[in-house]
Formats: sequence, C-alpha cells, structure tokens
Amino acid sequence: MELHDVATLSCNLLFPSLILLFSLVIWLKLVKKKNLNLPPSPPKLPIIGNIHQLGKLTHRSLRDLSRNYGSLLLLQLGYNPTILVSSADMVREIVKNHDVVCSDRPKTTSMDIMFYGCKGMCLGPYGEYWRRVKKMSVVELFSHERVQSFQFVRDEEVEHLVNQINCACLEGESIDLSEMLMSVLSNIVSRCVLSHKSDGCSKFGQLGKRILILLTSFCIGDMFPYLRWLDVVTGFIPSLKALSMEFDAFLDQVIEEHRALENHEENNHKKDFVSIIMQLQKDGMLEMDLTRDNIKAILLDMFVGGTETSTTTAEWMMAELLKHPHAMKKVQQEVRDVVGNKSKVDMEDISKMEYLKCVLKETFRLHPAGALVPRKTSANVKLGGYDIPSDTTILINIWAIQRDPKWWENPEEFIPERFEKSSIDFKAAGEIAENLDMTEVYGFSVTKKIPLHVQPIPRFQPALGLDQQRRDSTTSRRDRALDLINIWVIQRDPKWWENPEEFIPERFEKSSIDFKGEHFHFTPFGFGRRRCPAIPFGVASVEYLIANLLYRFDWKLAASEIAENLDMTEVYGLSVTKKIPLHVQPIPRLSV
Ligand code: HEM
Repeated sequence: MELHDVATLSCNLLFPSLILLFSLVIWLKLVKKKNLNLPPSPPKLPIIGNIHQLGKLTHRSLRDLSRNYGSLLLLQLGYNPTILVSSADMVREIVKNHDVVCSDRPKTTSMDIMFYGCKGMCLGPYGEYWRRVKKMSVVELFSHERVQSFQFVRDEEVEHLVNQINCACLEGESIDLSEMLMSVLSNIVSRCVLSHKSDGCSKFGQLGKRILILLTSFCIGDMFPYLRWLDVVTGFIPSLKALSMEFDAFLDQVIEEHRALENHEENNHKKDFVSIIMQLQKDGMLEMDLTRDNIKAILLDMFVGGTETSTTTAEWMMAELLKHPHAMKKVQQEVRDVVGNKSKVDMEDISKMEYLKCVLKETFRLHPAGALVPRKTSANVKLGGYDIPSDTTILINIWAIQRDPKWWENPEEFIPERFEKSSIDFKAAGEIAENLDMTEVYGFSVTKKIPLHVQPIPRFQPALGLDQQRRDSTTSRRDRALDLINIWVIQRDPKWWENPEEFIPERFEKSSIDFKGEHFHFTPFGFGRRRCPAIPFGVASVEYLIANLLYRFDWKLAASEIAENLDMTEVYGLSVTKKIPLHVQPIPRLSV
C-alpha cells in the first residue's frame, strides 16, 4: 500500500473512531451522573444551561433562584457545573465537616494570566504551599503589632484627604466622596504592601484600574472551553497578557528597589510587605522557598484583595449614614464625645466607639464586599445529603445569607442597633480557632504535631481557681495516654461522652452547656481555612478613616438630594459597589 493510501485510510478511520470515543465518554459520564444524588437544578437551556438566569445583579438573581428552588442548587454555567449555597446551615456543614475538601478556588483565564498561574495565596489550590503562605501572612503581615506599625501610613493618608476636603470646602464645592475614598484606601493598601501610592495619578494606580476592569470582563473560554480561541480573536487574551507584562515589569522594579535598600548600609526605611517577606526569606524563616513569581503573585493578591473590599465597605458605610440621619447623628455624637477636644481621632479612641462598630457590622451585613465567595471541591463530598463531585465550583451567596429572614429581623433595613449588646461577630466563623491543626504525634506521650504559634495579648492575671482545675483535668486526659489500658480511647468513648472528639471544658461544669452559636449567618470575611487573613488590617483602615471624617466634618447630600431618596443602586463586579458615586457637601467643624 502506498504511503498516501495509508494516510487516507488513517484519516477515514480516525474520524469514526473519534466519534465513537467521544460518545463513549459522554455515555460513561451520563451513567456516572445517573447514579449520583445531585442537588435540584432550576430549568436550563441547551448549551448555555443557566447562564441566562445570572442577570446583571448576579447576587440578587441567585438569591431569587434559591428562594424558588432551594438553598443548595446545581447550576450549569455553560460547561461548568456550579453548586450554589444560600443558607447558613449549609455553610456550617461545609466548615464543620468538609472544610478541607471545599477549600480550593476555581480558576479563571484572567486570574491565571494576571496572577502568575495563581501562584499567590488568594487563588492557589489548598495544599502545603498555600498553608505556609497563609500562616506567614497571618503571623507576619496581619498580626496586631504589624497592623499597628502601619499607623503612620493611615495617619498620613487620612490627613492628606482631610486637607483636600478642607480645600474643597473653601471653594464651597461638593465632592465626589466615592473617588476620594477609593484613592485614600488604595494608597493605604499599596503603601503597606510595596511602598508605592496607587491613586489615579500614579503608575500603579493606573495599572490597578485596568486590572479591575479585565478581571471582571466576560471571558467566553471560561464558560465554553472549546470556544477559547474567540478570546484571542476578540483581543481579550492579548490585552490580559500585555497588562500582565506591564505589571510584571513594575513589580520587578519594586523588588529591585527593595534589594538595593537591603544592601544599603544605613537601611532605616520603614518596613512594607515586600521587605518583610524578603527578610523572612533571607533569615530562612519561611519553611519554603519563595520564587520571585511567588512573591509577585502574593503582592498582587494583597493589592487586589485589599483595595476594592475596603473601598466598597467605606463607601457603603458613608452612604448608609447619609441615608439614615438618625444613625449619622448618633455615631457622630459618639465619636465626638470620645475624642473630646483633640484635633483628630487616635487609634486608641476607636476601641471605645461601640456604636461606630455596630454601624460597620451592619454595613458588612448589608453590603459584604465578597458577595459571592467562590470555592471548588478537591474530592467527592456529600453536602446536605446530596453528592457533590470533585472539581465542582461552589458559590456561596454571603449576600443572601446575611439578609435571610430566618436569622435577621427586618433583614433589608439598615439597623446598626441590632448589633448592640449582641455577641455576633464576623470573627466567629473562622479558620484560626475552629480549624487549628490538632494532628497528634504518638511518642512518649501523644503530643501536638504542629507547634502552637500564637499571639499573646497581655491581660490581668486571672485568679487560678476552678478554671485552672478544669483545664488541668482536660489536659491530663491526653497525657495519660501511655497507660496500657487505652485511656485515650476510653476517654473518647461516645458511651460516656457527648461529642467525645470536641474540646468542651463546660462538660465539667454543673450547669448545662451554654451554646453560644457560631454566626455562620454573618461571614463578611468568608469562613473556614480560606477566610480573609487581613481582618485587623481591613477593619483598622475603614474605622480610622470613617471616624476621622465623621469627627472633622458634618455631611450633607449635594443640593436637591433627599436622604430618603438617596440612590443605592448596586453594580455587580469584583465586589458589589454603588452605581452612582456619592456626591456630598462637607461642612468643616469650626471647633476642631
Ligand atoms: C473590608 C475589608 C475586607 C473584606 C470585607 C474582605 C473580604 C474577604 C473575603 C470574603 C474573602 C474570601 C474568603 C473565603 O473564601 O472564605 C477574602 C479573602 C482574602 N482577602 Fe480579604 N477582605 C478585606 C480586606 C482585605 C485586605 C486589606 C487584604 C490585604 C491587604 C485582604 C487579603 C485577602 C486575601 C489574601 C484573601 C485570600 C485568602 C485565602 O484564599 O486563603 N483582604 N477577603
């Protein structure tokens, strides 16, 4: 047979074989799926599935779907099966029983290109590398001391903003407060991360604006992988690559600047995240080797993760206060009473501002910056009695849960008072305490495998009493494990102990267990292992900024606007932001 004929024959055979193979794969998939008990799905269209039901305000459309079809749904978004979670009970089940399996993140094309193949922390898969970077960030970058050490940045940036507003007041102009909040908060984040400003005039600021646009643009290939080539033809992927190269050059320059300072004899510059990470790496304190790409991806994560979230929160907080003059008056009174005659608010004053904290919590509840938290399963898992296959995207509708009438009275209303005297806090549903690694090592006694890295906060010495005795009795249960009678097993025997695997000192008290609740209906910073590591940083920046604005100025809406009718229309993007910028008339307080 001629070579030509062989080629023709192979071609003739290839096509039918491919069809056969393809049909077999689809058939196998269908058979496999048939045996699974999948969550209910709303009706879907061929090819696009449920995409048409996402709407412009996706968080709201998804809430409506869950109201009609249930709090655990299977959506088909083009090619991607996606689980939609819309109840606090389901979040509790995830955190309590499947936190590790539900701790991956889905990747998108733009994230993959912009974030160095997701080599940072926000987007990387759950695993040893992610665990170490997260630990580094919690212990080294966002500890209480570190957040305090950046107070000089907050001071300078807020003072600069106050001066700008004062100038506008002299001219009698109204201001675009949204734009100003964006500038000041992105400057705070980017100066702490890499000592560069990122407001509209700076190079980093310009790059930052472009990245936000591209990250929220629709990418055809993410929904329909076989049409990925269209993203090249439309210019989407080339623009991503071009921007990524510009960012890369900028971050390289930042790292070189820090290297130069590092080698400088009189190096007394203030520390930022870049220099902290480089120092830890140099001192061999990181338990891993970070490549330059790793460092750049982490820096970008911090910048993108920190800017939009803080800005959105501050903007909604001011908007809600302007819309509710009673709350505005109450919070201003509190701020002014606490600060007295000083020229500005100090960080220490803020801990005394209880109502301000309630206003912030109520803002987080109604306007969580991460309205839909994305996760991905790394193995098959059973959720709410349904089978969720491995590699499935999970979207948790935090926005809907935080407005669920099951948990919140008048859920659509802005009522900061609901948090007064309540123990509900966004810190409760967290990884750190809940998922602290308790792996044991069997040796002379059963010891804790991972050393306990903690942040001591000095307090008055508590009297040693019953509490101490109770603690002793619980620890000794573990230490006696070497006795030949397996006390370890006996002391965890469900016949004798309720929830035998849990650490509950109260079981030794006479009174019954006081179950405090874990607030899975209030998780503006996410939950479980992947929870936001920067809560102290984000909260300190927003509280300090807003407290100063409330102290230094009175606020009126721009002419002809009535508080009641203030437009609160949302835009769904990286976060849910305010569509119409906040135009206001600041009035300086003469007595300050
Ligand atoms: C008001 C401010 C903020 C809010 C509301 C917020 C909210 C969130 C949310 C909802 C998540 C997802 C958590 C999950 O999957 O369960 C997250 C993750 C993250 N945030 Fe924040 N955040 C804020 C400020 C910041 C700041 C200032 C930074 C950095 C400077 C930051 C860095 C990160 C990082 C690195 C992650 C990824 C954590 C991981 O995947 O393990 N955030 N944040």
